Order: sequence, then structure tokens, then C-alpha cells
Amino acid sequence: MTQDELKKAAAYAALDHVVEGSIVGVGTGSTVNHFIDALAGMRDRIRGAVSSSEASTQRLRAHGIEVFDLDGIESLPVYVDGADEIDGGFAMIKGGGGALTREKIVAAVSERFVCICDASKKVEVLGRFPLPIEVIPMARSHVARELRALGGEPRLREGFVTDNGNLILDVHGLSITDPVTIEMRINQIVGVVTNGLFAVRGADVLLLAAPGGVQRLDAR
Ligand SMILES: O=C[C@H](O)[C@H](O)[C@H](O)COP(=O)(O)O
Repeated sequence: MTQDELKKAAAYAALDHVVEGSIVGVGTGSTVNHFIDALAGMRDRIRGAVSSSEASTQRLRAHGIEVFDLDGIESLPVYVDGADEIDGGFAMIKGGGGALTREKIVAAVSERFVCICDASKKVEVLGRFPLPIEVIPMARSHVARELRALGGEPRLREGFVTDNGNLILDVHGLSITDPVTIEMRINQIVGVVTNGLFAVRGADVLLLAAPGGVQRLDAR
């Protein structure tokens, strides 16, 4: 099976976690694109979706799924999203597509985070995938210096602007054995909007697709 077929398998398995009659939290990325396509098949059984990016919003609307503004919503039963890496404690690196800030906001108001991944995303230690950091443009050099002091090598994502009008620094060379501490530490750097570690609020369920099938793993 190709990696894309595995992503699709994980995405379709997430339909079992969608609560009928509810508004579904929807992430961003190539795995989530398969989920959106799958969700279209049950659009008459959900109220609609809250989206984490302009790209996901467009795809949801193209399928006739109503997209609600998160600000008017107190709580969502389920948020479905992919990850760039996920460790054994269900902490994740996200933001490879640059959607990390809105993803973290939608995840924060969701009762359950269902992570959909192909098996290549599961790692022992986070950090081989460069950690994305969304940064206010005027703070770029300051934030980069602070990240170097933490032992990372930040590189500007050239030619990329987030949905919020900010920049992304991708931090190479980190070995993240304590993701909760690093997430909180990076959040304290002035000028950082969001960092791509989802550890304080990690995934609750992981649907991990391998050639043998989709394995469901629950957070302890
Ligand atoms: O900003 C993008 C998101 O965090 C994605 O969830 C992540 O990059 C995984 O994307 P994909 O499903 O395309 O591998």
C-alpha cells in the first residue's frame, strides 16, 4: 500500500468517531483531506464542521458541509486531525502545512482529539521532523535567537505566510524527550504565536494505519 492509501484508511476509520447530529472539528492536511471526503458521505447526519484552515474550509464547503465559526461554539465532541510525528505518550509535532495555530485552537475546545496517521508518523522521540513555530513577522530574528539558545536551528519557511498573516520558523535538530516542558518553554518566547508541539493537550485516540490494517490506540 502507498502512504496515501494508508492515510486514506486512517481517515475513513475516523468516521466511527464522529458523533451524529454534532458539529465536527476538522484539522488540515493530506490525511484530513481524505477525512473530509469521507465525511461528505455522512453530511446529512452531522450539523456541520468547524475548520482549522482556509484550505479545509474550502474543501468542506465544496462537499456541501456547512462550516461554522468557532467563536460561537463552546465545545465540540470530536476533533479529527493528522500529525507530522506522534510519540508513545500521544504528544505530536504538527504544522507541516502551517495550520498549527488554528488547529491548536479548535483542538482546545474539543472534548476528544482523534489523530489519524500512517504508521511512518509514529516515533520514539519527537524532533526528526522540524518543529514549526508561527511567529509575528517583526519578532522573527528575536525568536530565532531564543530558539538557537534552546539548541535548535530555526529556518524560515521561505515564501510562506500563514492564514493569520504570520511567518513560520521550522526548527531543526531538536530531540524532544520532554515535549510538555518544551511546548511551555517555547510559548514563553515573546513573538511566538503558537508552537507545533501538541503535548499539553495531546491526542486522546490514535488511528494508526499500517499495511495490516488500522490500529486504534487510546491515551492512558
Ligand atoms: O499544518 C498542518 C497539520 O498540522 C497537519 O496535520 C500535519 O502537517 C500532517 O499533515 P499530512 O496529513 O499532510 O501529513
